[in-house]
Parts: sequence; C-alpha cells; structure tokens
Amino acid sequence: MASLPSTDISRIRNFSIIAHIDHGKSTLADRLIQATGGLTAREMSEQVLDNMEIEKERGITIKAQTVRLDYRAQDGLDYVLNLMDTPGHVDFAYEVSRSLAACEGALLVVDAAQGVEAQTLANVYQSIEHDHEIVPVINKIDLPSAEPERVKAQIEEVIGLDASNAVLASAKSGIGIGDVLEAIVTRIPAPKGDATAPLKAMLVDSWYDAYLGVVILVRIIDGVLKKGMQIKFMAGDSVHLTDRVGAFRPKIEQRGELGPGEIGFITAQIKEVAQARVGDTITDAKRPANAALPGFKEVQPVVFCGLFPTDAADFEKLRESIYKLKLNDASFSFEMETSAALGFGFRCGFLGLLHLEIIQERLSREYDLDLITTAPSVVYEVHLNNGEMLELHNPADMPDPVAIDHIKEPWIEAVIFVPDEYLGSVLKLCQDRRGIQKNLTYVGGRAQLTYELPLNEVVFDFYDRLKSISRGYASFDYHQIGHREGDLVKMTVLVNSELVDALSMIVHRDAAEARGRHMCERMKDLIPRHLFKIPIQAAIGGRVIARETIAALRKDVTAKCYGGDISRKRKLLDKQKEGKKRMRQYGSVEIPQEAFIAALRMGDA
Ligand SMILES: Nc1nc2c(ncn2[C@@H]2O[C@H](COP(=O)(O)OP(=O)(O)OP(=O)(O)O)[C@@H](O)[C@H]2O)c(=O)[nH]1
Repeated sequence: MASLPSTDISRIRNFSIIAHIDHGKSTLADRLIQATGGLTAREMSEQVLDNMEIEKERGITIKAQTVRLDYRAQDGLDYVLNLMDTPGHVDFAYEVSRSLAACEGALLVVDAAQGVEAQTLANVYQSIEHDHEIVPVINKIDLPSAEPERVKAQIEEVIGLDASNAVLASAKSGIGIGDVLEAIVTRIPAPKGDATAPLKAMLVDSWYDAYLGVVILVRIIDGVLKKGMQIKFMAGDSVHLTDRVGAFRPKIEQRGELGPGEIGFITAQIKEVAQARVGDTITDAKRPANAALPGFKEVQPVVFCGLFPTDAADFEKLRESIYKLKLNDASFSFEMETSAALGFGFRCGFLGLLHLEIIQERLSREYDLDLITTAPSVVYEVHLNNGEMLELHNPADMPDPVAIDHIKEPWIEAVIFVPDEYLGSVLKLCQDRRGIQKNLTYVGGRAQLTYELPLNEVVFDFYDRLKSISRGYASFDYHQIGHREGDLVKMTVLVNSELVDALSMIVHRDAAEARGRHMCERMKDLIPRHLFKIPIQAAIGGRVIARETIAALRKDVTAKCYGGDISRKRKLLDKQKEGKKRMRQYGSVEIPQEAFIAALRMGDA
C-alpha cells in the first residue's frame, strides 16, 4: 500500500465547494463521496467532513478537510478528484483563502430557494481572485419554493458569472450528482506542475490528532514529496523527517509519495500545530526550492476577552484545557490575567466572534468548565505623546489619558443582504453603530448594503441584533479595512467608590453616557441591598457620567422563622454562608458573582 505512486497530473481535478452557510455544502460533499464509493452506505455517517462534535451540532464547517475520490468519467478514463471542504465563515477567511489557492476550480453552491447571500458573494470573489473555474450548482431544487431560473438570473446579475450551464441538483435527494461529477472533470482544468523541479508544496492546513500527532495537509506544486524525506518549512525555518505520506479517502490511505498537483497529508513527528503554520511552503531540505510560494501570512487575533472560571478552584483545569486547545488551534492566543472581580483567568485572542464562541463552547463542553467571559474588545492602537504606539488588547492596560495623543480603532467593510421590508431597521442599526453607508442596491426584492463600521461596535451583539430585526433573513459578511482615529475613552464602573476592573470598557465618547447609565441601572438590580447606601457610578477619568444608588436595608434572613424551629434557622444561615462564598468583596460591599456574570452577559448596553 505504502508504495502507491503519484498520479498522472492530467487526471487530477482539485476543487473546493463554496457556499453560504446552510446552502448544502456538506450534504453535497457527502453525496459526492458516496457516489464515488469513498464510503459504503453503512460507513456513511451524516456529514463526514464536519468531524468535530461542535461542527455537527452547529452545522458549520470549521476546519478545512480534503477527500480524495476516484471517478471513472463518461469518457471512460479514471480521474482523481480532490474535494476540499472550506470553512464558510468570515473568521476563518485566511484558511479559506489557502484552501482556495490549493485548487483550480470551485463548485458554487446556491440554495434554489434562498438565492445569493452575503457569504456566497464574499467567497466567490475570493475564488475569482484565485483564477478558479467556477461551476454554479443550484441546490435544493426538490424544495417546493425552489426557483432555479430566478437564482440563475441572480447569479448572473449579482456575481456577473455565466449561469446558463449551471448544474441543477438536490444534494438531499441525490438529483444531479452525476452531472456535478461530469462538470468537475470537463470544466475544471487539471493542475500544472513540474515533477523534476525541487519540491515546492503549500501547507494548506494542520491539526492535532491524538494518534498521528500533527497532521499536515499539503498541495504539491512542483517536485515529489516522499516518505522518509527531510523536509524544510521555509517560513517556519525548521527541518523534519516525514514518516507518513498519504491521502484521505476519507479514511487514511498511506502512499509512497505525492506528485505535482496532488493534495494529501504528511506527518513528521511534529508536536504542535504552531510549528506547521497554514500558508508556509514545504521544500526538500537537501534540494530546496529557491523561492517560497507567495502570500504567507501570520494570522493575528482581532478580538480579545478575558476567560475566568466561575469557580476559582477550577483555574488549574482551565489552564490545562487552554493548553490542550492551543495544541490544535494555532490562531488562538492567550496569556494569564488577574482581576480583582473575577480572580485568576486568561486574556485570550480570537480571529473573530465565532472563533471566540467556538473556543468558549469547547471549553465548557469538552472540558466541562463553567466560564465567565468579559466583554469582547478589539485591538486599539494607542498613540502616545512621545511618539510611541501601543497595541491595546485589554481596557485595563489603558495608559493615563494625559500621555495619549490619539487612539485608532479597527474598521470593517460589511456587506449585508436583507429583504426590503427590514431595510429601514437595518439602516438604523448600522447608523446607531457609527456606520458609514457606502452603497445600496436592489436585486430582486433584496437590498445589498455596503457599510463601513467600527469593529468595536460589531463585536458586542451586532450580528444577533441584525438577525433579530430581520427575523433571520439578513446575511452579513465583513473584512477589515484598517485602523482609523476615533474619539475613544475608557469607561470605568465604581461600586461604593471602589473600581470594578472587570467592567471597564473602551467606548466612543458619544456612546459613553448611555452605556454608563445602562450599566449602573443594571448593577443596581444585581447587587443586593446592604446595611448602608451604595453608590454605583460610571466614570470617564475622574468625571462621573452616570450614577445610581442602592438604598440601605437590614437583611435578616431568620426573621421569617418566628423564633420557633431552630434547625430550620440553622439551615437558612448555612445557605446564606454558602451564598457568601460566591461573593466578591469590594471595600465593604459584597457583590455576588452572578452580578458580574449578568452584567457581562448583557452585551451591548
Ligand atoms: N430540501 C433540501 N435540503 C437540503 C439539500 N441539501 C442540503 N439540505 C439541507 O440544508 C441544511 C444545510 O445543509 P448543509 O449541507 O449542512 O449546509 P452547509 O452549506 O454545509 O452548511 P455549513 O457547513 O454551515 O456551511 C441541512 O438541513 C440539509 O439537510 C437539498 O438538496 N434539498
């Protein structure tokens, strides 16, 4: 088995499937695997490509995966089809881009009932940038609400792509699958490459596997990658010995070598995915290529937040779990953080909000941790009077305002598709979030909106708000467009004149008062009354911008017991003591942990 040779390049077709979330990418992938005999019906579990538990549950694709399929076409020849599954979400844009760079073509899956959506557009433009041959596949034609002709017209109008020979399919009912396979062979070009040149392979993806260690997905550009070869990572500048070379069918198949145009995996006894960075070029250590492939980029986290265990005793467990997660996710970063309110925890960096949610969910589910997340923050550029620039990830590290010349914040360009009737509310939402409208066009009863927005206004709950005001019909995608100067201030919250660090946030000056007022009102409801009056204040620097007061009260839990039942009294007192353990002391004020959790969960104030 391990001596399988590389494949004739003219018989290889490398393609990805691009689609908006839920348009049926995974279902189509499964069908193609089934139709080419990659798995028997019995082995076929639903959606084999989405192999992480969370992916299945949320129905989203996180990590790119590739499957090698054998297909005998109508011309009687045998072809190797490498199907690359790409993550559909904007947070993983760089991974999408690398996967696309490994292919010559793409199937553009569009839901026959829903039509073109924001992510369809974002992904198809990327695919066009990679010079792909794009085959439109109009999926879900089995639905009574399917309108394939309208969707074809829309593809031509919105994307500018010829859809006259789009394949009509239903991945669910198995209609048109043969046509999809033929279109792949006849319309997507074979790769090009030189088998005699020094090895040049793109590192498309890497992940940690409990049995195999770090597994690396590669696309061979030139040369031949063999088992037992000394390979060199050109950007990572490290040398490794390959111990396995193979492909996923989708089960692992070991092969002797991979030649030009092929996509497959290698293992090389690498311990951490951070050593095998997506986008790096792999070459032969003994006969290296003279230049690396273009476009290697270190991905930088764009959203940060604090993660703290609800129960301080779980800190060690959180630390271990975070280290384990990092083994498999090089794009996630963390450092220790301490907070007077929340104790020991970690400041973590993510590629975006979905990435944050996924990590948070994996920690709570796979590692059984109950966590508190502080409000997400973006990365600010703080320009000081002395000419220095600081990257600020945490509001707590904000320098003294007198030392600051100006602050810059990241901006994004967002594309939103929304049915006409919700347009007004969406425009208002964007306007409220300091958006700048760039474009507005109509395509068949739907508005396509382009807005520039500060990322800081989007990280709280923009997406949730957008979904709720459009009853789920709006779709949204964005990319970063750089930092711009903004009138930003650090707002702090004081309880009985003591600073509550976990509640500090950076806000635009115009929004500060409303946020401050909301936060004070909220904390007023959350903090139990004490024997004395407690002022709650929101402040910018020394200036108080909002204030609430909690009235004094004598809390007597035993009052209800009329002196009678002593054991009942004891029980109540014990219960109160239990409650106390979860309190945090602020000067003379005790704030229940739940108050922080509730205050931090409220999202946008
Ligand atoms: N009626 C009908 N439903 C389909 C068809 N193809 C997929 N679906 C359903 O549409 C939903 C989404 O399909 P997926 O294949 O998970 O979509 P996806 O594009 O992979 O979604 P992400 O992985 O989140 O990007 C599932 O409930 C499928 O069963 C089809 O041809 N007809």
